[in-house]
Amino acid sequence: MIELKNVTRRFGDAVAVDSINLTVETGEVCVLVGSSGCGKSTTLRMINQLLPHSEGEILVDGKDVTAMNPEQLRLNMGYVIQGTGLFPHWTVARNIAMVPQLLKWPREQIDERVHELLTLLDLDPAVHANKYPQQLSGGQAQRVGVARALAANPNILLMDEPFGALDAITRENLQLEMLRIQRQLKKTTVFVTHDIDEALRLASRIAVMDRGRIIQHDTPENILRRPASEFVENLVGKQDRGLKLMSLRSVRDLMQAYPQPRQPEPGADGLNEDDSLRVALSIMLWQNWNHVPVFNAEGQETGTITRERIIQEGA
Ligand SMILES: Nc1ncnc2c1ncn2[C@@H]1O[C@H](COP(=O)(O)OP(=O)(O)OP(=O)(O)O)[C@@H](O)[C@H]1O
Repeated sequence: MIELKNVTRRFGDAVAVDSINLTVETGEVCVLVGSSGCGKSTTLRMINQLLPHSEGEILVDGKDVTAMNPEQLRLNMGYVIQGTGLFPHWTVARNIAMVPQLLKWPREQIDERVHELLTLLDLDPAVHANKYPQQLSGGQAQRVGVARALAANPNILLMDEPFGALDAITRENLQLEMLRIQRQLKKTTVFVTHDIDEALRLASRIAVMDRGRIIQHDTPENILRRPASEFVENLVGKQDRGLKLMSLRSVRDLMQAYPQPRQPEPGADGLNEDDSLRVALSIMLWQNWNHVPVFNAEGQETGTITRERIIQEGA
């Protein structure tokens, strides 16, 4: 658990972070969102003490970070930044192995870990381990950045606009990848972005910041349904709030499930249980379907869903 209590950071006379209180529970993803210069990165960098705070208290699992050895503190906190920060003259494998090597893990254990992490991040070790960062695409390099941050199995992950420089499709793929990995690893994560859709997709809870203060800290659903101020309302967008709420829920929530999964007709069209209601509605409108079969990850037909129900209950 990470706790910030009345934390302030000044640069000269300017207050970058203004007496904020924030608790990030173990295993949750807290997304800091807000416009440029509102203090998101400063907040993140105070947690791993790359920047000392001017006032207040920062506790990690109940311990004051200022009382901890900064190297030890950072070894327990993976840190991912935009543009990856990979060493250009080191191979992918060596980049990922950096922290385990500092910790003097045995060679064999390091090799195993590099292999495991590349596989987890959907990069074939045989293809990518010996490449240099400039031989990777932006998305692949960012995956390596995440693998490196996870290498020594830290409890905490700090991510500063990690997908900010990627094109929309690669960005969405990496967000989905992150959700999958997070379901497996359940790291306590603080994630900075200025993209509200990214925040809504990834967060357990979102902290909306404005001019150094946290103005709302709540679940994506509550941020959408009950924005605390006009600033938050404008940030989430008034026009497409209904569709954004539909993005938070999956077909599984509103499908009519069969008592037993069935083998589908060969070539049958339909939706997946994990598709968001927004995607489901879009496909159904496009295909002019009123109801369709739903499939699970194994390809079995597990129920049906109707367009009517999505429209009535989706948001
Ligand atoms: N090293 C520094 N020296 C002086 N001022 C700084 C320094 N770092 C940040 N600031 C100021 O602190 C404020 C908050 O900056 P911060 O980088 O935390 O914002 P941010 O929300 O992460 O913005 P962005 O999304 O643009 O990265 C800004 O006004 C910035 O100019």
